[in-house]
Amino acid sequence: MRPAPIAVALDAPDLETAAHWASLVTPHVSTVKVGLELYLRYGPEVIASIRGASGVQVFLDLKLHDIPNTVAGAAKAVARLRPAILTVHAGGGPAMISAAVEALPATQIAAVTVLTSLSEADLGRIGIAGPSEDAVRRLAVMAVGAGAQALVCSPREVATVRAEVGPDITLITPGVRPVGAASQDQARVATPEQALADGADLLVIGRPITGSADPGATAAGIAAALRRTLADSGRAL
Ligand SMILES: O=c1ccn([C@@H]2O[C@H](COP(=O)(O)O)[C@@H](O)[C@H]2O)c(=O)[nH]1
Repeated sequence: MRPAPIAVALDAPDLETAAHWASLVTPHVSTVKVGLELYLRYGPEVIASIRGASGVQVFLDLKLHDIPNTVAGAAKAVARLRPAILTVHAGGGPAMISAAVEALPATQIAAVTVLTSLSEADLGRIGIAGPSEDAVRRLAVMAVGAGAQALVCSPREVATVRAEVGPDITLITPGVRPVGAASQDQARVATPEQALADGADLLVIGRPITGSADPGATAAGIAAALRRTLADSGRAL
């Protein structure tokens, strides 16, 4: 059975915990995600440790956001880590996104549109014209035009983005919460089943899995629910 299109966010305080989570979930999921917490604590070598503990593809979520020359240099600096996916902020603009894409040809560059933790009110406070769906759509179109092969958006906007960018762009959705799970600091959320049905290719799920009593069983349960969703719509993993 193929693993489910889930990237488990390994936002752990230490490498042992992250590697343990990775070993529990990777029979069931396609991807593990290393973000700022682990990367800044342990440096680039954390990628090899996690890859060794998991054997699945590694998503490096550094959300680069700087001038094009600096982002190109940073992207080249992580090339030896061979991440399957690397994030940059779409808000860095088209030249910055193109610089990352050119610097790292063997990695999918995913442009983060509007962070899933931002509410409609937050968007106004930081001066982004909303509603969030419009802002996400604008940033998505710009990022794809600049060469991004993947986009990060919330599951609330994924259907709109899919309609806008077509089938060939990988759509990645954090802000995923199974029924009954707390939103925590996420503002724009939906269930895994809804995200997949609306067109997401890869669901980022962290605390609902890693904070559960049995991360392996929780990941397996969400993977089974996604398989049912796909079967109901005549698709398969
Ligand atoms: O817009 C974004 C972009 C990235 N993230 C990252 O996804 C995970 C979500 O973790 P949960 O525990 O499931 O909330 C986390 O690593 C974020 O850095 C995001 O949430 N939103």
